[in-house]
Amino acid sequence: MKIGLLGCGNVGSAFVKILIDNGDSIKERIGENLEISKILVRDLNRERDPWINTELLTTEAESIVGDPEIDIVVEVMGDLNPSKSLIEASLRRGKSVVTANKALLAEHYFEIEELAEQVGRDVFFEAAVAGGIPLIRSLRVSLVGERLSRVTGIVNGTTNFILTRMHEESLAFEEALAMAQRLGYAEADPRADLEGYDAAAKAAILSSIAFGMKVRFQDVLCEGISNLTAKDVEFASRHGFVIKLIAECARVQYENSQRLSVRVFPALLPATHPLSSVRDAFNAIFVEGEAVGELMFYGRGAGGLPTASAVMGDVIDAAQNLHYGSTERRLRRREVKVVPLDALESNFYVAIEVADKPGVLAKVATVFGECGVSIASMEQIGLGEEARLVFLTHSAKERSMVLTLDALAQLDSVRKIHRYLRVIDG
Ligand SMILES: NC(=O)C1=CN([C@@H]2O[C@H](COP(=O)(O)OP(=O)(O)OC[C@H]3O[C@@H](n4cnc5c(N)ncnc54)[C@H](O)[C@@H]3O)[C@@H](O)[C@H]2O)C=CC1
Ligand SMILES: N[C@@H](CC=O)C(=O)O
Ligand code: NA
Repeated sequence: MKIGLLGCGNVGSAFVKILIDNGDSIKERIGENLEISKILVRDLNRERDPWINTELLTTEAESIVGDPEIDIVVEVMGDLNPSKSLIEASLRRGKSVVTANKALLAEHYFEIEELAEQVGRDVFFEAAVAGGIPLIRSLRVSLVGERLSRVTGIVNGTTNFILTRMHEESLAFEEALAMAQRLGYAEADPRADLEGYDAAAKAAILSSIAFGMKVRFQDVLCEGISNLTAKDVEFASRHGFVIKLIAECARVQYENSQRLSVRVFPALLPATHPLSSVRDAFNAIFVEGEAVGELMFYGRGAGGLPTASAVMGDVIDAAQNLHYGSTERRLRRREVKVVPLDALESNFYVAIEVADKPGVLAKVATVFGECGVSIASMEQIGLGEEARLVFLTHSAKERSMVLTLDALAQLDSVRKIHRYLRVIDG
């Protein structure tokens, strides 16, 4: 089987390495020789890893998607374009496709899947969610008979790496990000990681598969970690919490109907919570089903080799399907109905800065009460003329929390409202 590789960055180069190292044993196990025949790059003269055969490099995409000898196209370039058009062109020319491109899939998966079905070829994407963790296939195949209620966890390695370093070494945000970039975890544009877009794309893909619905990137409520400060992290640590970027996909009862809640947000978790011990670029995902109960998937969610391992599994699957003239089973999906954020409930962490004067705390507490938000605890830290107040609340509606912050902003004594965070129980 001949493979055309689109992109030779972290994941592409690691894929070549795995094939060089494991090619013989793969052949022994599947009875098929896998061979990379061309590699699409942007720059022929860029320095490559020593195992890359530079004679395979080309800058002409057409020489891969138009090559009738190539059976499987592996897309590991990222971006929507030209990845989308090259994937579609490959399918139309009878090739199966393996991609790690979650940003693309979260926007265009359903049309790409439809095309694959029309032409009788596969599109596999195990690497797109939680890197090397075999999660997509578990949901698609092993758990397809389950009625799942919730899929939740940590699905972005870069932000988890940054948060781990901020908590454990008090490393500055920028320094931790630079390390994550050096280690090959971050997206080409790291804002995708920091603003939660990467996790949101993964949440859309996961919930589409887990719940049999068409969930797209724009259906996901998304908040990232770029506004988090060292003070938030310090408060969390001192009170026995860890801050994590959580992706949560759940069935929710809303006005007599079942809806989906799909969101990504930074949250304070008790240090004893199982997700709190997920460090660095590791990911962990809990899946809850009616019959199977609770499952936990844990492993390396980012990095060249773990991600390329998932790509390799998909390539082998695609190769075997081509060999036997079969394709992956197709799953039907309904349009999604998402629950409005306002209706969801949570405990909250709220940090504000106020004038340090008599009566201010009483006014602030009154606002919380009038908006229906009950305060569980409060800490005041003096800052000269001003003070930082940090509240932990009991469970309240998101809508009530927004009303509280709006009303607080009207008070003369309130200098600054930091973003609020959700708090997840143990
Ligand atoms: N790095 C990771 O841990 C993971 C990455 N992914 C996904 O895998 C894909 C690749 O990621 P990385 O290898 O980390 O990125 P990367 O930036 O290291 O590599 C991408 C390569 O593709 C090349 N490229 C981009 N557009 C091109 C074009 N039009 N023509 C020719 N070459 C082009 C770039 O020059 C670069 O060398 C992305 O979709 C990413 O989201 C998925 C899971 C984990
Ligand atoms: N940038 C992503 C890479 C894997 O999907 C991450 O950090 O998780
Ligand atoms: Na995976």
